[in-house]
Amino acid sequence: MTLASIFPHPIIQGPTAGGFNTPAQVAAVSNTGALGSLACCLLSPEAIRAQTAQIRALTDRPFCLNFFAQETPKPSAAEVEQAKEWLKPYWSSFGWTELPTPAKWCEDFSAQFETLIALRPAVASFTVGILSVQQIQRLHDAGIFVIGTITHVEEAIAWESRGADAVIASGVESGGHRGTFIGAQEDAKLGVFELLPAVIAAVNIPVIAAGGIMDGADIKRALNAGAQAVQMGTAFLVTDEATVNPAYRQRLLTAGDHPTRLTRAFSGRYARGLENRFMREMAAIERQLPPYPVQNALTSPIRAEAAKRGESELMSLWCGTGVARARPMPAAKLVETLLAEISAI
Ligand SMILES: Cc1cc2nc3c(=O)[nH]c(=O)nc-3n(C[C@H](O)[C@H](O)[C@H](O)COP(=O)(O)O)c2cc1C
Repeated sequence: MTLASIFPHPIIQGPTAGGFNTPAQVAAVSNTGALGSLACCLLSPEAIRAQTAQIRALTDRPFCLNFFAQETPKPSAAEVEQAKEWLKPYWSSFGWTELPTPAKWCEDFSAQFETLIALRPAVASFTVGILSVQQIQRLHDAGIFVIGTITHVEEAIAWESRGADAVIASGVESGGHRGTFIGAQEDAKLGVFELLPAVIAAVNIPVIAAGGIMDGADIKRALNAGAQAVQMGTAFLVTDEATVNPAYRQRLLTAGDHPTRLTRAFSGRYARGLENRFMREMAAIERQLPPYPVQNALTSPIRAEAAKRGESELMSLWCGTGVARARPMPAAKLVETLLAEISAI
């Protein structure tokens, strides 16, 4: 099955976890003939069902549900205590006497997976891990088109050999978490226009380009390089339907030449965002922090409080290297603008 037979316009609105990516945004994008995707990694099965129902009330076009294909970790008590101690300067600056420890580190992926099968969206995409042959077969039996996210060639071959229908080649420019699941995250450094030809040469399934793609010229370049579509996260993060905290949105819209950087400090997995004080101060110890999602869950109350106070220096300001070119407008208008730019070239 080709991507164009599912969604005619070669544009995927990238899933953006953290509550930014709304059912209204997904439906608005899918209604244009591009593909909207909903980030489900932080959602309970009930929330996934509720948000999918909201999308279905707004569109009858195909859309994508997206997940972190992850194991639930079991950190030791000592590891958690050490991590809380490292974070003490931040939580104690709010006047707190203790950093709240969450009831669970993350949503259970196997429960999310069963919910996905029952909901049968046209498309499902995955990152930070890989599914088994049996899981991919179950998705196919449910009529779901399966897309894996990769950061280097070996991962693309792994997804293809297990039966995936397409891969997203995520260049180092990409905002948010690196999807690396084979080898060290630090080693997956290729930019999208280096990664793309290498992946296209290695697999026989459609390849979708992601990372720093912000306008029609970028899309055209990716299509000319052999991509069948692009996935854009940062560009859609500033659309009207995304629910981004005002302080974060302000930083995105005034990013200018402020650098983005990959950091483990917020979540325990490398992710790209605008550099700020928290990243700088934690840089020296970031390799010692517990892995995702433990560190992510521990910093979550700090980031939520910082967001409440509008303190963007302590918030995770996830975005890709193209952030200075992000244009605020309704999501459907962005798709229309991108299509006009592509056809004007
Ligand atoms: C705030 C934010 C959250 C993201 N969350 C997810 C996610 O939950 N799942 C996923 O597969 N990709 C996620 N991504 C990656 C995007 O879907 C997309 O692949 C990436 O943003 C493309 O690079 P760009 O930011 O340069 O456009 C996220 C990106 C950002 C900026």
